[in-house]
Amino acid sequence: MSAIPSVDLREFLSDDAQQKQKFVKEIGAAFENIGFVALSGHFLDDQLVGELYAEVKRFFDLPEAVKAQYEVEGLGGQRGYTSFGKEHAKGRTEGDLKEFWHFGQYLSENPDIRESYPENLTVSEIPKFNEVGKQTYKMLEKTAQYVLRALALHLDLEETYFDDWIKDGNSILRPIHYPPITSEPKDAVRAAAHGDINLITLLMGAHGKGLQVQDHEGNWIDAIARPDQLMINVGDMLSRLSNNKLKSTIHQVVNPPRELWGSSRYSIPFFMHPKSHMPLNCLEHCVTEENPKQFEDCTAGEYLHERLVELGLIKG
Ligand SMILES: O=C(O)CCC(=O)C(=O)O
Ligand SMILES: [Fe+2]
Repeated sequence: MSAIPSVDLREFLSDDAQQKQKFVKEIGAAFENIGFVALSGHFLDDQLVGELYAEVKRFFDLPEAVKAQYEVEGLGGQRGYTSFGKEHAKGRTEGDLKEFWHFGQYLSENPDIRESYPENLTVSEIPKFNEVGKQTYKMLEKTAQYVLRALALHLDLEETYFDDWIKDGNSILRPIHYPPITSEPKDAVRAAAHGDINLITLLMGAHGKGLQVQDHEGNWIDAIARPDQLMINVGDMLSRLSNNKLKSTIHQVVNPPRELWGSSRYSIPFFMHPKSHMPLNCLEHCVTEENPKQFEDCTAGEYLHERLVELGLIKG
């Protein structure tokens, strides 16, 4: 039995008020406690997932010199390729043992948005990579919208509270490749302990061992999803907004045992961000005598900037 609870989004999408309420209660309890759930009944179908993994592998298999063309100075890793070892967790100097790609928001006709975000980079060697990345982005964004509707109800807000903030939001789809380990990594790990920056994260690929989540006693527990499930967790932005009622849990990706050093890990998180001007000020009704205000007021854009400096992706 996994310590991470499972929920099914179809309950929330059903016309049955009781089923819907059950989903809200279960995901709310999980996010107040361990901060993670495994979610089935989402909007990704098997065919798209299969195509995405095939394209992602094709991308990371490209020669280093080709991938390097998509690592653009000045973008702070926000679009395109980030090479092996570049990102490190907050407070660490060793880089994580990973390389990754970022798909960002698709610029609509809305002129405000066009100016807010850098354009996505297009990989000319593998056109289908760009196409399936976009389709996956849209399906995960839609899944996240419904999860946030459930969380809005749990937080005693209007069901659609987050809708306007996340429409054309600054979300990122990040295919990650953790390559085979070829020499003693000393202190470096695949992904050092961290909390995610954003509102919520929807993770594809947590099907084998590797991802671990820290419980309240400080124990590391394995977070493993079934093939039809996404692993979903609370990020620091939602923790701030809810004055830590919803928990952004520290997690890590550990190196495999030596006999498995030869295999790669591929995982694909979708980091759901709102528009940059969304205030992350603690909700008034989440501040009480027993739970005094824990965070300074700031906007999502200010908070993201601060965190990207800490990760070594942009200069302060
Ligand atoms: O690779 C994984 O399973 C998790 C990655 C992760 O936690 C992250 O990129 O924030
Ligand atoms: Fe993470």
